Amino acid sequence: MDIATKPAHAPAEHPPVALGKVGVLLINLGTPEALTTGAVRKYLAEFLSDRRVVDYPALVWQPVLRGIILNTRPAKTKKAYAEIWDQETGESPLRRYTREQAEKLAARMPEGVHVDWAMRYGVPGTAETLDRMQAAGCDRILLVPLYPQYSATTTGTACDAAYAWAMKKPWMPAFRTMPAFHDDDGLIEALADTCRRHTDETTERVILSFHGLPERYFKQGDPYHCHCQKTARLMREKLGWTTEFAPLAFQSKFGPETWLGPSTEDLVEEAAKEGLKNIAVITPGFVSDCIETLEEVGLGLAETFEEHGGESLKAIPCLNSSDAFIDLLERLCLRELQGWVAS
Ligand SMILES: C=CC1=C(C)c2cc3[nH]c(cc4nc(cc5[nH]c(cc1n2)c(C)c5CCC(=O)O)C(CCC(=O)O)=C4C)c(C)c3C=C
Ligand SMILES: [Fe+2]
Ligand SMILES: [Fe+2]
Repeated sequence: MDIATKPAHAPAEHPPVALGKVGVLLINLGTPEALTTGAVRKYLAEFLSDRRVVDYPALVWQPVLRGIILNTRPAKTKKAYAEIWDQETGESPLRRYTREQAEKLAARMPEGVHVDWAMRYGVPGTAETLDRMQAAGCDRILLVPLYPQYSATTTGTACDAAYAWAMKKPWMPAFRTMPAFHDDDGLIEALADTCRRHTDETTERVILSFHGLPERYFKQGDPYHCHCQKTARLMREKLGWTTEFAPLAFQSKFGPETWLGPSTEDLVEEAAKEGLKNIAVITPGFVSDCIETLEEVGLGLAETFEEHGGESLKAIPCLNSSDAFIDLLERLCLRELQGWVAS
């Protein structure tokens, strides 16, 4: 709702202003707008043109992206989305869970705090959502990129999009940004609880699988690798699990560079070749189920495991819009909103 009003005592030509509200903006990665190859191409073009994600010089990268990748990958990716598209709501799972998280968080925030959600790539876009929040009177906004572990390729670029929007505004709101929450005890407990509920005495190994990154980014100072290691260590400590029982791995390799390792796919194959029959994979870097967890792990790696002699690979669900995750979001947001809302 637009609450713009003309300030009292202002001259007649003074523009209307909307002020006085605090906003919380949840931002996730992005997703195609529809289940079509064209929508997937549009989303991938925006995503893979982000220099925080692929940092090659545009002169070298854009011809490869536009000439090869965007002509081959969208059809394959669309097929993968078709396997996991949410039939109930007609959205991608990532979009559905992000929306539900915002709706549930809104019900927990103090009166007058405006909660909204956006995607870094695709729709609803970050700029259009910030426009709406500003029109609703938000002059202080907490940005909450939905990634427990910081990476320039995810958290960094989500904030970039907000700052880029602000650069064009004559009067930008005050921003705060949610710090990484990879070692927050509430996150670790919620993940441990999910692990307990989805494993039993027949589970022979649980792979802690995080989205990968080019190793070069880590060497350049991106702390993501260290954050993943810490989340994994704290989960093992909480669960009393060894590194052998719960090894860390990285999935979703893209392109020819060396990525962080070991690769989840290699560990799944090795587990089957060792003769293990029942394993599980948890993805603690994703707060919402998406193509990477449901299709790549839940379908693709489950098949790989069986092909090499395993029987069952269980993909443990992400926290999604569970009470445990909303409790965590509520606590983190109230902590970061101190001084902006009455505590
Ligand atoms: C160089 C390429 C990529 C980097 C770096 C990267 C980092 C990164 N990504 C996520 C989370 C997600 N990625 C998702 C999809 C996805 N990621 C890449 C490439 C890189 N990601 C591609 C090409 C795709 C598209 C899918 C495909 O074509 O196979 C998603 C899923 C979105 C959805 O709608 O389901 C998420 C989530 C993290 C956390 C991360 C770095 C830490
Ligand atoms: Fe990715
Ligand atoms: Fe993938």
